[in-house]
Amino acid sequence: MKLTGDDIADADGLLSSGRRKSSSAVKVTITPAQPRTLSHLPKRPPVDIAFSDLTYAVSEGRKKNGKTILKSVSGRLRSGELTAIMGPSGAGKSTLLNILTGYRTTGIQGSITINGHERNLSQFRKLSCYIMQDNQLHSNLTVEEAMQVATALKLGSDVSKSEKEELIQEILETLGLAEHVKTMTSNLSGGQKKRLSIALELVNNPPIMFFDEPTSGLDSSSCFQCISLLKSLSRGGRTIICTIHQPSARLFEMFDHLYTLAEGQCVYQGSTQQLVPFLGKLGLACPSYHNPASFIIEVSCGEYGDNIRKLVTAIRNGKNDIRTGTSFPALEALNNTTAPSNNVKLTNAQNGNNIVSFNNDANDKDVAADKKGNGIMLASFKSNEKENGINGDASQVVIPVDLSSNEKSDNVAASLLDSGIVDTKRRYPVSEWKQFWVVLKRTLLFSRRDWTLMYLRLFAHILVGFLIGALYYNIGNDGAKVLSNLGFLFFNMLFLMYTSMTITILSFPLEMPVLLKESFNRWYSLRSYYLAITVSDLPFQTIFCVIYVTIVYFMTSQPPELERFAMFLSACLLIAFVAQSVGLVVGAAMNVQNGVFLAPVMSVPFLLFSGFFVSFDAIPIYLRWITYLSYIRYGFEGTALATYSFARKNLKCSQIYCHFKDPKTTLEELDMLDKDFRIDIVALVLIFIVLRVSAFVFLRWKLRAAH
Ligand SMILES: Nc1ncnc2c1ncn2[C@@H]1O[C@H](COP(=O)(O)OP(=O)(O)OP(=O)(O)O)[C@@H](O)[C@H]1O
Repeated sequence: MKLTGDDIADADGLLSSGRRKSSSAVKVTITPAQPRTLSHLPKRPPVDIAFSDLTYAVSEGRKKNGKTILKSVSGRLRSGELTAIMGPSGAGKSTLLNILTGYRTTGIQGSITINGHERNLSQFRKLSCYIMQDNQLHSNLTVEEAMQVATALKLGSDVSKSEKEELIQEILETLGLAEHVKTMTSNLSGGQKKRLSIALELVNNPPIMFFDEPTSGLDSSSCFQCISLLKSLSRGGRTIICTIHQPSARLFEMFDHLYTLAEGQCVYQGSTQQLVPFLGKLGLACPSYHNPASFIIEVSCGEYGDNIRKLVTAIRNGKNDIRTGTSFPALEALNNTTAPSNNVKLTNAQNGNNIVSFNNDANDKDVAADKKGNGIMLASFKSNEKENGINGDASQVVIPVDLSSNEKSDNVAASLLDSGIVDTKRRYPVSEWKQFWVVLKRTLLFSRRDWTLMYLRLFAHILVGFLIGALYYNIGNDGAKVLSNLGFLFFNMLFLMYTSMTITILSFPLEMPVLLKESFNRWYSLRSYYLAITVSDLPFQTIFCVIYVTIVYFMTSQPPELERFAMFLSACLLIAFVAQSVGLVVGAAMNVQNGVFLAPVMSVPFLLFSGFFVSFDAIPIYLRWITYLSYIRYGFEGTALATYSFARKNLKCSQIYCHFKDPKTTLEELDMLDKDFRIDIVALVLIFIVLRVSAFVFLRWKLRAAH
């Protein structure tokens, strides 16, 4: 990977002005390289997150709120820092991360603030991204295609195509993926997949990035590269937060800030360097040559006695670091700024960026502003060292202010909007129509490359078509073989139903994790996605169905009339679409294992009440309602009417006596004499619509439940 620690840090233009590198910065140099400029990344504000008294409980058994997972935890996570959330297994790391990302939103007490203002989840989601443990990449795309989709969805139309291409190039080069542009994502190594996941989210330059176990499944060298990359991202002014299981000493040193949980409580928060002295002060001396990360985990697990309460109390009393507690005078002073006062000392205004750098002493309450009096103000200040008990650990904060109005900016989102950085009116960077189009093109590309979905399916339709054609060869116009012909009509329904349904049940749930990630990270709306996948498979389903029906219709010698063929085909097509919709409902509501078993089982009543096994008048009245729900009934009836109704002439008779020589006799036997073909078509269309809407509702429910 060609990457220097400052690659992204210095150059991405994110927070280029007024930022001071932390004095404790670890300079990461993997291979020497010229600092490069990610000139095409959109400008974003740096963001600090603070949370106070967060409590999260879940119900256990019949007890509501029976288990408290997080117990009044507080903390502050800063821009420009790489923060690790650590703790023993079950300590609540993932729970905290899910709450901070906004992935979990219910059952939470306490407050979360962004740059000192209450978090507006909708705005926050536009500023942040969550990179989950399993990467969740589409396997049938190349690295380049995946990046093109990300830029098309995440960058507005104000960014030209060539700028997008340059941005992709820049990001891939910086992240060491430039040599793999044509590689399928499924063929990337674990570390490369992780880097691609980051590259995809980096496209719109989110100032806050959350990572769940970014190093899981990686070897030590890839772990180092991965954390180096996160470090570089943080050096660019981003707030980088990740959960991590016991990193090696080498990795641990690379983190700026550590937040440690034990039994749902915070046992340490502060700089990584201060961990050992802090523990030492409490009589917990880290043995020589011992990894501090392992030591704090061992302490949290109770290996050195019951120290959790002692640690929690020490942290709450604020002995370790400026971040302890919710009150930090310098920061409070700045957050409460109302207007520039007389004692403003403007030290370094950079009006081009609306960014100001200044030194701030908390007691003096210095405030700075850009000369235009608007936009985001970026401050680099030195904390009051004596008051906060630390030495020379300067920090950086961003304070959104609208100094022109002489009023305190009480909503970070409003300020971001004022500065033109976040457009609060628009939920997504591109229109839903554009989202639909991009997702549709992507889905069509997958389909073309998916062997099972395309070629096997095509092959199955042709093979079964010829097999059925041979089995029922030339029976369609023979009065002696009407019962066999009805068997043929019913088999058509069965074949079209199962092939369309099972392929969707098998493939759709596999899309769910990607959908979950992309919709959470605001790539597109569920509506656009759903419409795209709904539309994308219809052409293929239509082609397969037309091929199959054409083969069997003519091989079995059904009436050679265009109208009848069209009617027959339309009933078959609708059955395939409806069955595919059943597959979508099942796929949206359950996983593959359950779906593969339950969908065929649930279809049995519809098959039984289709009118093939028992004619309608023979079905007991109290069960007859099922026939109205049976889409197979409408399909079977439709094809039977297309074949035997509409004044069809008498069939030929290959034997001495043919009971079903007159087509009316067949319809009478099936209790279909007075049935209307149009009603069957309308019923199938209605069922199709209801099922598609239901699948959408299930999906929305599932996404909400997952969040
Ligand atoms: N919905 C839930 N119902 C019941 N218990 C839950 C629920 N979610 C989490 N927990 C419990 O809360 C505790 C913390 O879970 P969490 O996944 O946050 O831990 P973790 O620190 O991330 O653990 P690990 O490192 O093993 O992933 C665990 O004991 C877990 O069993």
